[in-house]
Amino acid sequence: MTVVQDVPDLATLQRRAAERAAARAGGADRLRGHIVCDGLVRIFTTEGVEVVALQGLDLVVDRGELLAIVGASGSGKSTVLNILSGLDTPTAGIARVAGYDLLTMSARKRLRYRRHTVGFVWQQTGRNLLPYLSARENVELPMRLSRRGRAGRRRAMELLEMVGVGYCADRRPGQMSGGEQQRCAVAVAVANDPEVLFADEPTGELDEATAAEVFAALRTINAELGVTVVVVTHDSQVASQVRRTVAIRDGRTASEVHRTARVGADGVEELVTEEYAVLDRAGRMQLPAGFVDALALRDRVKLTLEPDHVQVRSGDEGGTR
Ligand SMILES: Nc1ncnc2c1ncn2[C@@H]1O[C@H](COP(=O)(O)OP(=O)(O)OP(=O)(O)O)[C@@H](O)[C@H]1O
Repeated sequence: MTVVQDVPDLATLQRRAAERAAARAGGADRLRGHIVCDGLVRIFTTEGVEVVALQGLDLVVDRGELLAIVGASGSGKSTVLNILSGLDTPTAGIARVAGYDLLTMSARKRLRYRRHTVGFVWQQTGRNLLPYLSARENVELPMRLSRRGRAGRRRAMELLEMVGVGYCADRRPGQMSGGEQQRCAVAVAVANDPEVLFADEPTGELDEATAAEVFAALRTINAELGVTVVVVTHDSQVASQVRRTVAIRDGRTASEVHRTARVGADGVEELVTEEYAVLDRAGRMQLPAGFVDALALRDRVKLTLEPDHVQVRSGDEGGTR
């Protein structure tokens, strides 16, 4: 069964998320840099072979943002998420979430961080919920562990309603569809009121329509609770579901897509999509693959500094482009 809700548009949800996040943080001026990665490096060593999974990744996410990280398989998405959620430790660089320094924090602090500061939704539905508990009991469990008692029961129902699966409260995961289970998992992940919610391919096992419902649940949670949400996915179509999408290529931030609400000449509000390349501190950037292909750019390019922009031309002397 699918519950059709009267869902506010993306721009309204963005505004609401920013207001709630500002209320949580104690002022709009405290929204900046809830998550900061600067020159983040992660090198794995297996049997003497080194794999550089992240090679100087830069990323800033403001409090109350809903951000998607996209990239091909092996680009380093899960590695970033594992570091940010406190499951893995970076080799070098800066990684800070909600004031916690993820490189230097003690084991005790890490445990507290994982229990109270961040929530997590995994791709495999079976990993998010206990099969022998009902949806409501699953949401209640983390609150019971932090001794919330009756208030916890009420909040569990509120959260299930918020993500649109209130009608599943008494069902066990086996009696729910994959999409319903993932929406329930979102409710479980925010039960203890974390500051940040991380989701690793939360819609990886779902069809397009069901995936859109799970994204709607993430947007609602972001807007209503002011929680910062970071979703990792290989699905680049996700850009239409969120305000900002960051693309990772070879362990580095390659480009960003922003969707912003603007009032057009006719007075009607519209969402405008813009793509940006990311410039690192050394001035390096990656041209989007589509641009490189369109002009058959290779080996070296000719740069010309103009008063308000930089021109990039083929370095091929005989080339006319
Ligand atoms: N524990 C590990 N030991 C050795 N190499 C690893 C380890 N974890 C990841 N890697 C390597 O690091 C690189 C990035 O992996 P990561 O899992 O972060 O990519 P991903 O973008 O999440 O890919 P996918 O979408 O397939 O999950 C890959 O080359 C991978 O083989």
